[in-house]
Amino acid sequence: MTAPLFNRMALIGVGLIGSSIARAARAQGLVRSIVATARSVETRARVAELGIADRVVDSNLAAVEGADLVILCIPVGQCGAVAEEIAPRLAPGAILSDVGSVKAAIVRDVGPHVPAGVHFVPAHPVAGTENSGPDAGFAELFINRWCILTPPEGTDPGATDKLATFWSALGANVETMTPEHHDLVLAITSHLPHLIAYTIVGTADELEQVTRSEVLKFSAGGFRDFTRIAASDPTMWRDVFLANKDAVLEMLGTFSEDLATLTRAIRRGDGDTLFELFTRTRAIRRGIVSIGQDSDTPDFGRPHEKLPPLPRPYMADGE
Ligand SMILES: NC(=O)C1=CN([C@@H]2O[C@H](COP(=O)(O)OP(=O)(O)OC[C@H]3O[C@@H](n4cnc5c(N)ncnc54)[C@H](O)[C@@H]3O)[C@@H](O)[C@H]2O)C=CC1
Ligand SMILES: O=C(O)C(=O)Cc1ccc(O)cc1
Repeated sequence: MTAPLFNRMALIGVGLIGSSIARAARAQGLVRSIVATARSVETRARVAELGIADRVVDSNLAAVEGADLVILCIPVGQCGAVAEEIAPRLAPGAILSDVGSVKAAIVRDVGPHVPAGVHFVPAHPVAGTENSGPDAGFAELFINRWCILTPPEGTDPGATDKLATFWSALGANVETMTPEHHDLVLAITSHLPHLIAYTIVGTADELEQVTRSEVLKFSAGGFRDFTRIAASDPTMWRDVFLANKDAVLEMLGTFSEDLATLTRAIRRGDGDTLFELFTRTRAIRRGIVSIGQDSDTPDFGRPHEKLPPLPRPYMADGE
């Protein structure tokens, strides 16, 4: 039997992502023990009841003591302050990571607080749902999804490799890139789609000629998909847009120009322009489906998917 990859994993925040990591790491025997923090009495009680951590505490500082893997699973806007809070107790040699949907702001806000001898390897599992909290998580969440690592220049490659092994064992495909490139890619593939969903659902809600009950009653297909995304956590997404301001504004500029072109085509009755675009976008969707990234509803629980056999033999430090 292989030894766990890490002795003690501390999860700061145990919502959708933190609880999914806990469940999957447990199922795979990747960590010897799990300490989780939750701020409210209710969440601590619920996490204890779910049995997804060995210990649930209210202090981030106490949680990281003796941990060789610490993962911040909290909104992006909280990461800097929490890094400052836990820094004095981070163990030498530990890996400090996160799961934030934005990366340059995390490097900027967390980086300065990381003590010498602690390896800071930011990460973003590109997997999730519109749900929040410890009950929303599931062990299969990361299977066949990407996890992007954005190690700052000078990071120990051994630490990056070890975290990559961890995410692979959770079922993810791991890729490494700069934080800035990550933020640009995610601005168009994830952040802008969420902004559009929030906008369209808000617009429908404010219509005067069409009642809210009609919107709900006739929300087949397209609109219904937007309502799922627009139900995503307000705190998390407020932080994403504030933290990835520049990349989102850049993509929004291009998007607005393209929307203006379509508006003009509709006004002028220019069917060719519409048809050409819709043909191109259909091919893009079919390309995504053919490479297996076609799960329309990520909250499906994926009962048919199993955690992968462990990718390669691994040993905890010093074993
Ligand atoms: N929801 C999603 O689909 C995805 C989210 N992410 C990222 O994961 C992170 C966490 O998101 P979720 O798990 O969805 O959120 P969540 O709302 O389910 O869980 C976050 C937890 O962090 C706790 N928390 C907040 N501030 C804290 C603090 N200062 N100290 C300790 N705990 C604190 C909250 O009480 C909550 O229980 C975010 O940075 C988000 O950008 C990444 C991929 C997908
Ligand atoms: O629920 C959805 O459709 C998502 O897009 C989930 C998601 C949300 C945020 C991320 O950073 C990554 C994935």
